[in-house]
Amino acid sequence: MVLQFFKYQGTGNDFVVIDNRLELFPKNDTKLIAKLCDRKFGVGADGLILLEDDAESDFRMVYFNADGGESSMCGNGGRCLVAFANYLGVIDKETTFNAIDGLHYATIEDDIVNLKMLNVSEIREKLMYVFLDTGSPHHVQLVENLKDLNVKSEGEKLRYGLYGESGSNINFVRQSDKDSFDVRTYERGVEDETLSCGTGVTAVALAMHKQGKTASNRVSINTQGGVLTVEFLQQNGGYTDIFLKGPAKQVYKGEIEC
Ligand SMILES: N[C@H](CCC[C@H](N)C(=O)O)C(=O)O
Repeated sequence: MVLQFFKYQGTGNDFVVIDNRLELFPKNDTKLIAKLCDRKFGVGADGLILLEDDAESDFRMVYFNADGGESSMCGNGGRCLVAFANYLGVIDKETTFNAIDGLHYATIEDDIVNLKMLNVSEIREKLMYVFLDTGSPHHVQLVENLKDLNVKSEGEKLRYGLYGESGSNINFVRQSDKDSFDVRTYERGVEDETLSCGTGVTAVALAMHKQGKTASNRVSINTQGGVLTVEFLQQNGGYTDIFLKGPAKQVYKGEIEC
């Protein structure tokens, strides 16, 4: 079968994106998805995203990590899929779409996508880190020397050591200004550092606000792949109206025999 695909990236978090409205893609073929994401034997990506029709919204997002397994919500992937839906003419400048964690509102202006994330009510503050779920599970930890940290090995230890087989994404953070933070993320399901993680960046912004590291409800996050902005409202201990904003770009399109 010849498969048409598009390559998108959102601040360096990159994805194979497929228009699956005809439902022809073999979603259960974990090996195929892992091969498509393989950076030597396939197209290469942190994940694979399907755009499908949806009865109650403009489209449905189905997300798979690079290991081929269907995963929880992907913030950068959601932003890229909004850009893809706009490119296909499925939407114009705003949309509501369905994902594994529910309905998401988003707007697109040129290459900038502003994605509404689901509300966060539970934030677990521990001595050395914060844990919360922003559509995917995230461990958030301030570190001294972020630049020289071996994110893969330190992230792996926590991902398996603290969180067992189901795991968590691991975010290492350094405060760079009163309303901005540098973040490096070890991503579950990629099992390596990625240049950016949208639900991770969202988790960092909320965790840093909860811990009183910033008083602003508009936080700028510097990732290895670019800058993302997170805005939110704090209401009775939880967070609502959470928006993840940043660039989402089509890199190329192609065909692959599979
Ligand atoms: N690897 C994550 C899903 C993708 C998250 C990330 N790519 C994002 O932008 O949110 C997990 O298994 O929880």
